[in-house]
Amino acid sequence: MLRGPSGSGKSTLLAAISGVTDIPTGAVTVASQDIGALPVSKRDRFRADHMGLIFQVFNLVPWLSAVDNILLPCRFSKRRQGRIDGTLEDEAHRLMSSLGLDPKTLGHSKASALSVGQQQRVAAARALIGTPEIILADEPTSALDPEAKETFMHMLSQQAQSSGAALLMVSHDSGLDHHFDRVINITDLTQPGVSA
Ligand SMILES: Nc1ncnc2c1ncn2[C@@H]1O[C@H](COP(=O)(O)OP(=O)(O)OP(=O)(O)O)[C@@H](O)[C@H]1O
Repeated sequence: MLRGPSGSGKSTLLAAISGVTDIPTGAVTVASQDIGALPVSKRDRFRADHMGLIFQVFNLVPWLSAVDNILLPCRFSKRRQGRIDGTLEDEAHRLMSSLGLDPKTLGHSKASALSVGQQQRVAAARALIGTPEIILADEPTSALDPEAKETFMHMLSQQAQSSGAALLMVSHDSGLDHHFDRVINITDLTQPGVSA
């Protein structure tokens, strides 16, 4: 869990880790790969292969169904597609069920017809599909009520754990600390001699 005051650079750090933002100095290494050393197209491929992303808003393609949204990473990454046993649709359904969504009633619903809580769970399933090594989540619970937050975090952390993914999440909410092995304040990272 990554914490820090507003404007302290948390989202920017996630963008640097995912390779969306270039950093002028230093290096970001993810799964033994120096992200900055890759040309942009290879960086996009690396992100699709190894990272699942969940954002606060604008998570889903509104006109696609829940299942088609979940399967998007498999279109961009043969590696993630290849890590799925059985059919892609079955795996999307399995993830929906384990995140508390009924695939029979909601699988074909357009993303825009789902509630915010349902959309966040579809976004989590999309991040998890094909077992990427790292899940990056930027304030994914900010639009949820306290009970929905707790349920969402419980399911997300359980699924990340069972797929062997590392979960790095930005949140202001100290009530979610117990879901994480480590809580890091970004302001501590800027102190000399501190590493994460
Ligand atoms: N290492 C850095 N050096 C210089 N500027 C930075 C650095 N990191 C972030 N910034 C700038 O600081 C501003 C705020 O950064 P960012 O949005 O990442 O903060 P945040 O902690 O996610 O804020 P919030 O909690 O309000 O979403 C941005 O304009 C960003 O470009």
